[in-house]
Amino acid sequence: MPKLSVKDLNLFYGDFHALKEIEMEIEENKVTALIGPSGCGKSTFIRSLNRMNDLIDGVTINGELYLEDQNIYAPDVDVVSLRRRVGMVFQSPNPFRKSIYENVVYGPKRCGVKSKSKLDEIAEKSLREAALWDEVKDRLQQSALGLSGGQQQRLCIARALAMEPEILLMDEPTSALDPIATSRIEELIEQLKKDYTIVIVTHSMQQAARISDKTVFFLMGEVIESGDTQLIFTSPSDKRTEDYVTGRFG
Ligand SMILES: Nc1ncnc2c1ncn2[C@@H]1O[C@H](COP(=O)(O)OP(=O)(O)OP(=O)(O)O)[C@@H](O)[C@H]1O
Repeated sequence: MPKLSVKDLNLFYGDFHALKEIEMEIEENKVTALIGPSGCGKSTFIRSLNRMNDLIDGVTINGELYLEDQNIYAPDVDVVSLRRRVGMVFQSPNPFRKSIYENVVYGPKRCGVKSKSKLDEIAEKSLREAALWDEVKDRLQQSALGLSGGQQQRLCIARALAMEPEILLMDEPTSALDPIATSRIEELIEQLKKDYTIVIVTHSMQQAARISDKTVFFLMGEVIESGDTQLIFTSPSDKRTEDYVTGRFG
């Protein structure tokens, strides 16, 4: 069974039809890259996977989106527990103005974890998983804002992992980072997919080709083509996909 299945999903901002009849299956423990030119709906789509668009005024969504066998747009769904299962990391690192430690344990604390030893355990496990532990273990009580951009982004990944999600959504997680910090995040994504299902929006064709198993090409709110990354990049079946991945687009 796919981890996520999207069936005839449509999204409108007011009258503007931003996502059109999207059909997609996202496999467990794989990295799925969403690519396409600016404004084609990638961010809108990734936000719809944990109902972040619910927070925007004037949005109408119809269709079905299953997380395993649960339609996450069904009326009785608890959005807070959905977002616990489907975590998110944003484009620019956005740690809280708190210590490194407090950033990581923020979510678990809000969910009622009180035991100091349990919180310590969550902090260490999450920072290790985010490949940040060795760099910060001696300064957990220092401000997160003193970290480099790349470290801050790994901290945001640790903060998301602390909630033990099943799926990690990443909207252009390296666009604000230099090449070295970018490659560390890419290596991390490679490791994380053993335990998590990852969906990533990227503007970089090279990044999509390097790190993803599956690629979905969006254009003007539609999915034009999706499949194995290797295939999408070497022998796409749609001319528009070919133009985009070879850089001839627009
Ligand atoms: N809050 C909003 N209200 C109205 N229109 C919006 C809103 N957010 C996005 N849009 C529109 O929806 C379309 C898709 O935007 P979206 O940000 O999803 O595209 P994108 O592919 O992620 O673009 P980029 O690569 O530039 O981030 C665009 O035409 C955008 O202007």
